[in-house]
Amino acid sequence: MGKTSENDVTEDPALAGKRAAAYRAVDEHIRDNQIVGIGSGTTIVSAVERIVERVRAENLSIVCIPTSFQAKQLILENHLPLGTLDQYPQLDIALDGADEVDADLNLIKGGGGCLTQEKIIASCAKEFIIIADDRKDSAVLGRYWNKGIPIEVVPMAYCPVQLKIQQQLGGKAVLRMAHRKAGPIVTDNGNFILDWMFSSEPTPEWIEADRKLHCIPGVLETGLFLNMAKAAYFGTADGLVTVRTRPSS
Ligand SMILES: O=C[C@H](O)[C@H](O)[C@H](O)COP(=O)(O)O
Repeated sequence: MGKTSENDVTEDPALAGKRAAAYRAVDEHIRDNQIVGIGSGTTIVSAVERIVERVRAENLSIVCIPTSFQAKQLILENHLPLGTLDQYPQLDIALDGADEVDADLNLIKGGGGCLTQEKIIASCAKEFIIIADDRKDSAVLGRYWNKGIPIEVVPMAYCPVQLKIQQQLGGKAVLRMAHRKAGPIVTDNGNFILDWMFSSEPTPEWIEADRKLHCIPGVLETGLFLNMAKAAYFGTADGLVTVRTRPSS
């Protein structure tokens, strides 16, 4: 069997849409001398691909700050300058994927187990820009992404956190298990992930739900990225891109 790559179109039918969105966002937002946050997941791979092309073609001088182990590897493998928040606590822009984006550009993130470092990096950036295929463009969170809200928890607290989420917010909080390991997945920060399968009727009031989740001891961060994104780029399989900006931005 031939070797397959993560960016092989036969492996990912949404790749064309992801790539179109990523390329357009990079072309419209990446400039010389920027400090750039590099998100995690499959879509960001296309963004890095385009950044590399532009850095070479235009001799751009940028520094990339990773949001995960994967992002750091991408930066290093592509010989882009790597930086840290210690050196650059303020970023010009953060580019990242999302699992779902609602009409107000609120996001669900963390489907791939990365969310805390992503949220920190996004919070340090002047502009937080989302790239995704158009399946993720949703009126209401939860219509497309039906695997719950990812929540990063300190391992020793996962059972009480599960219980408290269910008591205080309803639904079910499920410990995310690893595919090729006996046991739970472990985040880049050494924690577990609970996927909160919220009751969708009525849809939760997200700001209040996020506030309650953050008040539970043992919760490190949630995959609800509310009022953070400035714009979202959605690509179709035909390579068309729709751009949505947050009404207030
Ligand atoms: O945990 C993963 C991150 O939040 C990703 O940015 C998110 O899951 C979107 O990933 P993808 O670009 O692979 O759809």
